[in-house]
Parts: sequence; C-alpha cells; structure tokens
Amino acid sequence: MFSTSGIPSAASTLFSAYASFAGTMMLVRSMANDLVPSPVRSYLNSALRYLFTPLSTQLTIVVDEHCGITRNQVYDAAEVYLRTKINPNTERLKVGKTSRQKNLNISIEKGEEIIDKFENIQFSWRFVSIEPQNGHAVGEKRLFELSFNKKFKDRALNEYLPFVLAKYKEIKDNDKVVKLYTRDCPYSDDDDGDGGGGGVWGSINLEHPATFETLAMDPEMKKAIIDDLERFVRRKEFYKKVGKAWKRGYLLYGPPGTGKSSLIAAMANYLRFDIYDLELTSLYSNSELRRILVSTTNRSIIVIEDIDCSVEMQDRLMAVEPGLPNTKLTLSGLLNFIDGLWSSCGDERIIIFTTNHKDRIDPALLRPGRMDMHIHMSYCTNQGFKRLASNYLGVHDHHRLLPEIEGLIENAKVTPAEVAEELMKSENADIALGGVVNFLKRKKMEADEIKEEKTRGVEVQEEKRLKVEEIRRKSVRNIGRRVVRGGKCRRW
Ligand SMILES: Nc1ncnc2c1ncn2[C@@H]1O[C@H](COP(=O)(O)OP(=O)(O)OP(=O)(O)O)[C@@H](O)[C@H]1O
Ligand SMILES: [Mg+2]
Repeated sequence: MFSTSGIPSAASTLFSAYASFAGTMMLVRSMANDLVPSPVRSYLNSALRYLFTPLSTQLTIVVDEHCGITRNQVYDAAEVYLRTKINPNTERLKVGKTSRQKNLNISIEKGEEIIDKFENIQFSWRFVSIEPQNGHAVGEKRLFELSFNKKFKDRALNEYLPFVLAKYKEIKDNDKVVKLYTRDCPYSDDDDGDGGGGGVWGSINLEHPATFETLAMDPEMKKAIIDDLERFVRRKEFYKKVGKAWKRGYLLYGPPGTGKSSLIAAMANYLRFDIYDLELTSLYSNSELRRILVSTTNRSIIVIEDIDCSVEMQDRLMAVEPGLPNTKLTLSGLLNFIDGLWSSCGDERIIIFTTNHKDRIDPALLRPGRMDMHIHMSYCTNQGFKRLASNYLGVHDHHRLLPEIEGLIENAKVTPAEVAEELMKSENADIALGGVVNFLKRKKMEADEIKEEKTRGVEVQEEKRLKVEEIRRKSVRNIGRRVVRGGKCRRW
C-alpha cells in the first residue's frame, strides 16, 4: 500500500536508515563502554562537551565551605556579606540565632541567587548545597558560586573579594558581644571557638550600658578621648613603621563615683573590645602574671583598678621561681614586663589604670611616655548635669529648676553618681529635680559648716597661740624684773 504513493516509501527509507544509524551508534557506545577505560571515557566526554558548547563570557569561582579541615574564610565572609544584599526578589531565606548572638542570623537558602553590583561590575552569587547520596545531612557539601564577566577576573580577585572580606570583619565586629574577663569568675561562656581568653580567665557578657552618649563629662574631653581611640585603631601601619608596639595606655583618676569604671565600659562598648579585669593583689608569681597576660586576646582592654592600692605590691615578695633569683614584683617591673610582652606579641591592646588618688601612685606610672593620656574624672559640672537630666528624665534645656541647679552645682562638689541617685528617685521631673535642689542645698550647708568649723578651729588655735605668747612674754618680764631686782643685770 505504501509503495503505490512513493512518498511514504521515501519516509520509510529515511526512518529505516535512521533506525539502523541509531542502532549502530548504540552498538558503538556499548562497545566503547566495554572497551574504553572509564577515566579516558570521562576525559573524552568532557572534551566533546567543551568542543560543542558555545564559548562563555562568564567565569565562575567556586567558594567551598572548607579549606581542607579548616573553614574557608571567604565562604564565611560571603555568607555574612550576602545577608546585607538580600532583596525583594529573594524567595527563600534561612533564619537562626544562638544564645549569645545579639541579632537574628538571616541567610539565603540553597539554590537562591543574589546579584551584587561593585563599581558597576555585576556579580552573581548562588548558594549551592550538595546532599550526600545516602540522604544523610552529614557530609552535605555547601558552596557559593560567584559568576561574573571573565574580563573582570583580576578585579574580582584583587578588589571585590577583599572588599567582601573587609565588610565581613566590620559586620562581625559590630555584632560582637563584648565580654568581661575576670580571674575569679567560676565559669566561662566563651564557647565560640575563637580561643578568647580561655583557661585562666572566666568571662561573662559585659552588660554595662555605659556609652559615650550617656557619659556625663566635659564634652571636649569626651571628644578628645573618642578621637584618640579612633586614631589608635586605624594606625596599625603607623605603629609598625615607627617600630612601636600597637598599644595605648590611659590613666583615669578622680574621686569615687565620677565615672571611671563607666568610662572604661563606654570605651569597650565603643570599640567592641573585651575587658580583662586584672586584680594584681591576687597574683603570686611572675610566671603566673606572664601566663595570664599571654592568655589575653588582641583587641582587648586590660584594666587595673585602684592602682594606688594594688601598688602595695611594690615591696611584695613574689614566690621564688625555680632557676630564677628571688624577685620582687614592682610596678615599674610590671610595666616593663607588659611593654616587653606586647612588643613581641599582641596587637591593638589598651591598658587602663584607675585611681582615686593620683598623688599616691608610683612615679613610674606618671613618667612621660608611660601612660598616653591622663584623664581627670571630676565632680559633676553643669554640662554633666544636663547630660544626666536628659538620660534619666528626658529633660533637656527647659525646666524652671535648671537655673537654680546651675547656680548651686558648680560649687557643690557632688559626684555624678550622687546626682544620678537623686534623679532616680522619681519619674516625675519636677519631683526629681526638686530633690536635686534640696540635695545640693544640703551639700552646700554641710560644706559651709565644715568651712566654718575649720575657720573656728583656726581661730581657736590663734587664740591659744596668743595666750601662750602672752604667758611667755609675762614670764619673761617677771624674770627680767627678778633679774633687775637681784641687781645682776639691766632690764631691757
Ligand atoms: N560621669 C558619669 N556619667 C554618667 N553616669 C555616671 C558618671 N559617673 C558616675 N555615674 C553613675 O554612677 C555609677 C558609679 O560610677 P562609676 O562606678 O563609673 O564610678 P567610679 O569613678 O568608677 O567610682 P570608683 O572610684 O568608686 O570605682 C555609675 O554606674 C553611673 O550610674
Ligand atoms: Mg570604679
């Protein structure tokens, strides 16, 4: 029937030719499978794929989660950086948070693509997760594929990826929970694997809310401190160039309750540096001192509070170390030791000493070049009071009692801690500020009384002195008379 029309016959010929070609190819393929060894086969396959795929303008860099057994920093950086690039087109996200993280951890889900622009170059990131064949989550391979136009390969490697790494550091620093390390802390919540402080130090999160914003102190002094800190952290290369250890020392002095500890907390919160609270009086040997200092981490503040009291250690005999001469730990010895230690290891260190009595501390500490900045924390000033009133009551410049307080506070010698205590007594600004006025008046009265007593004391002493003088003069006169009476000598 087909042969009568002619055309179907051609189709059938074509069909049978194709069938026989396909059959031959299958035969060849199965023979090749049997005869050609598998590595050669896969090489041939990829070579053929390469020959028949049109040339791509795109380059893809694969960023694996691990480099051998350690984590790949570029992967971690990409993961954190891409969180900031999530846009309305992103369809699936992952969310998580550990107990010690401040913020929610949002990241993209597998298969999602994020487009980023860097100096007009388009970069496309894709998150890929390859599950193991056996269906277990363990052994899952995660990676990012970064694709961009081939001609930007150098810029991607030399500019874009370093930029992503720098952003990662910045984001991590901001998200970091600042810790307070002490030696008597019985436990440590330092389990984030960064090796921070472990061993001889226990830590808790620094929950101190003090910031430069809330600190009541002279605005110029505050600015000078912030500028100094900022200059310090950005001058890594400078310190290297001049051959100085990258460290900074501050001496905070002033009466109790003027904000020395609050300033330290504000500095730590500002820089996101951990604090190591070093209690010198609990130290028993040089080797112990060395061990605890070595176990502090970079980007940290070592604090020695009340140095005038700690320095009773000046003549303290330290335990004799085997093989070493009997050594006393003196303050200057400690300082030299810290200098030496820091010159050889450790970066971005700050050391802070505090004292209530600057006049009582070892001159070694005051020597020029030893502490970079001496900061006087003084009694509450008008400016300081305004800051506290705004912090505690939300009262700014306009309140009927402010002028009266201004008139009283400068001479009252009250500490910010005392003022803060008064301001805490009521949420009602009228009542709280009224309380401050009464408190300042009471303080003034007490001060006047003390002054009066002192003056009275001086007057009484003067009276006594005059009396004694009078008696002495009288007795001399009497002696003179007696002498004259005796005819032995002339009266004068
Ligand atoms: N300058 C200040 N600005 C804001 N609040 C302050 C200031 N000074 C003190 N305070 C308040 O008083 C409390 C005690 O202050 P802080 O412990 O900082 O004083 P200190 O100078 O370290 O005292 P000490 O010499 O006794 O250690 C703080 O928690 C804070 O509430
Ligand atoms: Mg203190």
